[in-house]
Amino acid sequence: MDIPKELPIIYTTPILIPGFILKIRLPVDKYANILNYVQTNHGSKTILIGVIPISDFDKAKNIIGTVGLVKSIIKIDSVPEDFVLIMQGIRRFKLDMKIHEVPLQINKVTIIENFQSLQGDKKEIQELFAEFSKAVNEFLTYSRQGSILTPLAKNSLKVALNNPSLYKTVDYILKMFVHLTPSDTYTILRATSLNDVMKIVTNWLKRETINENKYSKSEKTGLIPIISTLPNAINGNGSNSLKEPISQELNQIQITIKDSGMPMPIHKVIMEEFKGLHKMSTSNPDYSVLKHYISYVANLPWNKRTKETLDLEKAKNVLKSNHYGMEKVKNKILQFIAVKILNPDRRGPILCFIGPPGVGKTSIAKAIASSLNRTFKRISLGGMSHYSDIKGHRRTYVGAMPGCIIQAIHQAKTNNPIILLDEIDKMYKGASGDPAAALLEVLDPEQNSAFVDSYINLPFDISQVMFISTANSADKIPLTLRDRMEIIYLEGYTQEEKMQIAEIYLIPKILKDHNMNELQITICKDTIKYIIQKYTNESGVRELQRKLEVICHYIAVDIVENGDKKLKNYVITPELLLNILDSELYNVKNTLVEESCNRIGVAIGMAWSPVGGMVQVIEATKLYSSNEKDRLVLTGLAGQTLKESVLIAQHWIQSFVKKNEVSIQDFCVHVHLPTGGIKKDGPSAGMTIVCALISLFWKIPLRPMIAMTGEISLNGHVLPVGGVKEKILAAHNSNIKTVIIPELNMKDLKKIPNNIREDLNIISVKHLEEVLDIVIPGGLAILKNPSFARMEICKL
Ligand SMILES: Nc1ncnc2c1ncn2[C@@H]1O[C@H](COP(=O)(O)OP(=O)(O)OP(=O)(O)O)[C@@H](O)[C@H]1O
Repeated sequence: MDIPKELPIIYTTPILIPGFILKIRLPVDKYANILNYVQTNHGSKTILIGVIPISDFDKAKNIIGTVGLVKSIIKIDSVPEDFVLIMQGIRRFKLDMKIHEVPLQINKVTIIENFQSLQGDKKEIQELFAEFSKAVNEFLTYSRQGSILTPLAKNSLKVALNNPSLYKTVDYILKMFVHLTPSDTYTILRATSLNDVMKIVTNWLKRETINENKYSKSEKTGLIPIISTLPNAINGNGSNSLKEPISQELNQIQITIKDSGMPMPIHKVIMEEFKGLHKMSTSNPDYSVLKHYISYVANLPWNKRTKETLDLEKAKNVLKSNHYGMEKVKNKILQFIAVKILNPDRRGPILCFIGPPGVGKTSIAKAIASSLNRTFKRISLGGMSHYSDIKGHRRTYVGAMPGCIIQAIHQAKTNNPIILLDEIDKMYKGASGDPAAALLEVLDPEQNSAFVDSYINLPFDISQVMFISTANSADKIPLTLRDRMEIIYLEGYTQEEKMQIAEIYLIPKILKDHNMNELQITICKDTIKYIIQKYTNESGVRELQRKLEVICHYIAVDIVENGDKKLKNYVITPELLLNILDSELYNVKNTLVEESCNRIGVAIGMAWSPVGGMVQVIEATKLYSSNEKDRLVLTGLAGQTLKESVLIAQHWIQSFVKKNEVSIQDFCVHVHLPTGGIKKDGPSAGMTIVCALISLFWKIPLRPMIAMTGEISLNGHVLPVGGVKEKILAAHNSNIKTVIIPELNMKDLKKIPNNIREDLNIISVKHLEEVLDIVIPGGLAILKNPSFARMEICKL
């Protein structure tokens, strides 16, 4: 906006600030000419008036003001002696020579340029800004308890703190500090450099923090005064002096409180407790409880923060040197760092790693902490069933303790650690409240800047903590919690990946842990492969790691006994393994699969569980029983969905039989899923059940070494299922040659390494008839042949 060099001038008590709208009430008799001027020009042109706040009775000294744009004029009938101008502050100006006083005072004015930046050398600027930031931070923390700043102003202050360039204009600062006293505002209006403004605002913040403290002190009588006067007060020199001399123990607590950096209101509460403790007899049973409480609170890291390293290159290297693969997680962290560099104020996502055991969920979280140079704390949520496990117990309970979040922060000794919420899917709702509900509060960015633990019973800011959670299965995480987190699925490793992990990461780490080196032990590739195939049955690498450790333990005894630590190189071959490890463990699965070949009523399925993929044999047999309840028997710890799959399979077979007009013989069936001690559920066994039943009814063994997975519908359509990668890896491990999967799962094949895909014959299907055509020797035509005399079927 063009501002003329000459302006009508008014002197007012309220201070108009650039960027703000102000109502100025003026007496008609004194400002009749202004009223006339505004009324005449209102609506026809832009009316600008120089508004000078009166800070001194001597008008000549009042020379700085703000150019005001008249927005409207109000005359109130009930108060005819006054009128109101609504004005918007535009720019600061300095009053120059008076041109005339009648009918209006018109002066020449010089517009004051907005301050562009702080002045002085780098060190001076840094110090100024550091002092300012400290004052703002203290004020912000304090003002949470009933600030004189509006939430909007507080927010701007936070943003501005992290973005010094925003201080380019004095207008901006003035906009934020609308609650300055008139004299403060006027001082700022007259400042000649941004440095002055910052100094004034810094002092104002400090003063205001103290003032508010005094204000609440007068409300609550008997409180100990502010920190600086505390020692005097306690030692009997101050106005609130305690009569008794202070013991050394209490003196130490008092020092801890003083150094704790806790916000003022909390400090006051704790000092009140401290005063109570001081008065209490040490033989009082409550004495040690209260003393523990006060020390605990005083030792919390109220303002202790670890300096975070935001360095993309370093983070890349740390993550790479700790873990193989896991690209999704690594990229997420690099993105987080990049975003933080651009906007330090922005909070990162709450990550949740979901995957089978031993795939590196916990250890990658640790690596993330070291890549960011943050302290790492792990909370195991498995088995937690109380609200108070997370939020703590009220101090009134015997043996009360803070919840696990505050405990972790207390141990971390910093208020911005990375906290790993391990096994978030293993909490359950107990009789005394749902821990998931408490976690909701912890993970809610709106609430966690004032998290109240029941034991501490004071707000603690956990908004700087970075939470990462892990789970084996997404289904068990309550939806509301899941909604707060960004989920990253970690899949199981292939044999080749496991070998790489063992060679590059596990073996060097284990050797280092045992103070050995690669010259002493050589574990051949074949040996690693042998361990993976014969001694482990897992998606992750934990069991593999344990077996490798056992090898080291074995060699350690030899080294110590023979004292030839440096001389010998132990070469571990597969043959040697039989001496070191127990007999091979995992032949059972292959035996089951191999035995299922050429048996009537048996089909091989592929299943998924939170611990990974596996091959699941399904057996069906005829029951010669006249008892109605034996019409369908299902065993093997099958869940509801699995039971329904069996019914769907039966019904589809019945309609298939009817459609093809083949004869039916009535009998009952028993379907069993071996490894009966493990619970099984889910719809993906539908296809396998149909094949097992068809094999039973038609008395034809299925083609050997074919494994399958797929949900079925009543009209025989094959529907997609989950966990395809894990299932196929498990099938491959069990020497399966052909795998049948739903066509809609073909997209999952890109996750499977080429060598495995090449090893297997992977067939996609859309309908059960296609499946039967593959698994039945002779194909579907055999089943549809009405003269196929051996056919029998269960009457439903
Ligand atoms: N990709 C990988 N690269 C290197 N080491 C790995 C990798 N994945 C797992 N490990 C190692 O395997 C071991 C087990 O990993 P970790 O404890 O992190 O598994 P987890 O997924 O958290 O398991 P759980 O679900 O049982 O808690 C660790 O020693 C870890 O270093």
